[in-house]
Amino acid sequence: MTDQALRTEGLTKAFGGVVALDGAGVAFRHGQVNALIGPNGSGKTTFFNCVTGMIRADSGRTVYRGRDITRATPHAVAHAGIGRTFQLCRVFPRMSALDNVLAAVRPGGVLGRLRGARGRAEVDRARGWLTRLGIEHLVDVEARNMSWGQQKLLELAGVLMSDPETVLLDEPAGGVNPALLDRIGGLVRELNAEGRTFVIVEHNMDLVMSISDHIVVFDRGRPIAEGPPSVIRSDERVLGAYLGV
Ligand SMILES: Nc1ncnc2c1ncn2[C@@H]1O[C@H](COP(=O)(O)OP(=O)(O)OP(=O)(O)O)[C@@H](O)[C@H]1O
Repeated sequence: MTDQALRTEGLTKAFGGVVALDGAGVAFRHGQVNALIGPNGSGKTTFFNCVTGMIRADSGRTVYRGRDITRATPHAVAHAGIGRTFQLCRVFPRMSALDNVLAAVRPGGVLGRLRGARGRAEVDRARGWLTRLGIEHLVDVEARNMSWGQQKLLELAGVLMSDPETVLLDEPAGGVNPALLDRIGGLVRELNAEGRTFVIVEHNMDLVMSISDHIVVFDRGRPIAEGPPSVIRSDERVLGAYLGV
């Protein structure tokens, strides 16, 4: 039995009249690949935004590894061990892959001084992640000249520089070609085997079903089902709400 990594209780967030999260209570276990799925607009990204302190929930609680992070800033959430990527991936388009990865750990440096300000060990670590993610050949290429999938891998390399214990991925497969998709799936499983917990928001059901240990299904701002892929595949509420059958 693995222990709890991330838990929310009664998380609620409305934007004007739109209730994005409606008392969402979710628990993700440490050491697992978790997926959060659901129809468009069901509150998945808002959930990530609340959990990571990017927006403040109207009510409810978020607990990470036993610690209340409900009101923590994004910086404090990252410091607590949670890293995240974004649906519309966030990289600096005019910076090289290496500088992007370095900037992810210490943002704010002037581009020209960036590399000079870093220790050799940090540069080696950045190169190491680029290699691990299979984009070392792009080390000096500006992000804007990379494919969408390569930019996603670059963003992930930046997130991994902080050595997060838990990684939230927002649509890692969105717009990515099938070859890179396989690599992303394989990487998630590898990084998980090394001890990292994942929570993945994803619409690509083949990927979700092949890499997840546990799936939570959202509908209208709250979970309607959860379980392993074998259970979720045949859950009637899921088929009705999400798969439209
Ligand atoms: N900043 C915002 N201002 C107003 N409404 C918002 C805002 N962010 C999200 N919403 C609304 O909240 C609801 C949930 O959106 P959210 O992006 O969390 O859903 P999602 O499940 O991530 O959707 P998708 O799968 O399409 O990314 C939607 O109705 C959306 O329009």
